[in-house]
Amino acid sequence: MKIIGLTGGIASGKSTVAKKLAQLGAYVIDADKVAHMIIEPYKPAWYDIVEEFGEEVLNADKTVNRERLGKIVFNNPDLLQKLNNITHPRIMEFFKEEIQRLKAEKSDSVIVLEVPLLYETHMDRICDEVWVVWVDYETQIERLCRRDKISVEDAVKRISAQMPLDEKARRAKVVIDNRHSLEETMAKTVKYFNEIVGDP
Ligand SMILES: CC(C)(COP(=O)(O)OP(=O)(O)OC[C@H]1O[C@@H](n2cnc3c(N)ncnc32)[C@H](O)[C@@H]1O)[C@@H](O)C(=O)NCCC(=O)NCCS
Ligand SMILES: Nc1ncnc2c1ncn2[C@@H]1O[C@H](COP(=O)(O)OP(=O)(O)OP(=O)(O)O)[C@@H](O)[C@H]1O
Repeated sequence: MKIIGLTGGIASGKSTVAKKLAQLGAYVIDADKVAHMIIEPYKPAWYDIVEEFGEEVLNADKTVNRERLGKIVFNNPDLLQKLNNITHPRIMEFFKEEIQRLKAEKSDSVIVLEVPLLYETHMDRICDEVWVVWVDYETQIERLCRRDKISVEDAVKRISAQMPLDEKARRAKVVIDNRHSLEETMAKTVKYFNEIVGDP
């Protein structure tokens, strides 16, 4: 069983690469989905969020209004830290349990941990190797604004909440340059996947 940590910057293309890796047979665990799951109504992190941020961050059905919470935390580093303190230990716990479960099953698949904050949360330490999906700053801003329909100013704030993407690329074993066409990125992904599968 090999564990790849797949990271990058916001909107650099992690999910795009992860989707391809899943098609190739990898078992992908997406930290964003885990983060959404652990804050479902009446779970421990949900109570902590309501206590810290108040009922104003809830929708009528009691789910967390992530858009509203995002606006609050990405405009205030102290509040972002508070949200991280609530969510990160629980996300980490989920990942560790999943990995234990897969190890016990003696799964021989490649496990991909898709984690935007892999280095920031030191989850790289539980990976056999780290892949970074990289784009230049201008492309990142442009794709983020287009995908999330946000202003350049908000995109800059979100990008600034993470370790610089160039620094992540410097630390990684594999860097997938996603500046060009999807076809090129898919071809690179297949190449690196075949290398890791062929590698005993
Ligand atoms: C702030 C929240 C409510 C915004 O929700 P929303 O649905 O709008 O965004 P989503 O969760 O899909 O995240 C989109 C991207 O934002 C970036 N991002 C998310 N959380 C953080 C964070 N704490 N710090 C820096 N960047 C972040 C990531 O690149 C992520 O891929 C949500 O992201 C959240 O609960 N974040 C805290 C948990 C976390 O750190 N998640 C990232 C996985 S480790
Ligand atoms: N090579 C590419 N060419 C053009 N558009 C792309 C390319 N790769 C990804 N995109 C688009 O850029 C946006 C960001 O990609 P994606 O959602 O995969 O990023 P991400 O790193 O998973 O983001 P997040 O950190 O927010 O989860 C998406 O709208 C996606 O369709």
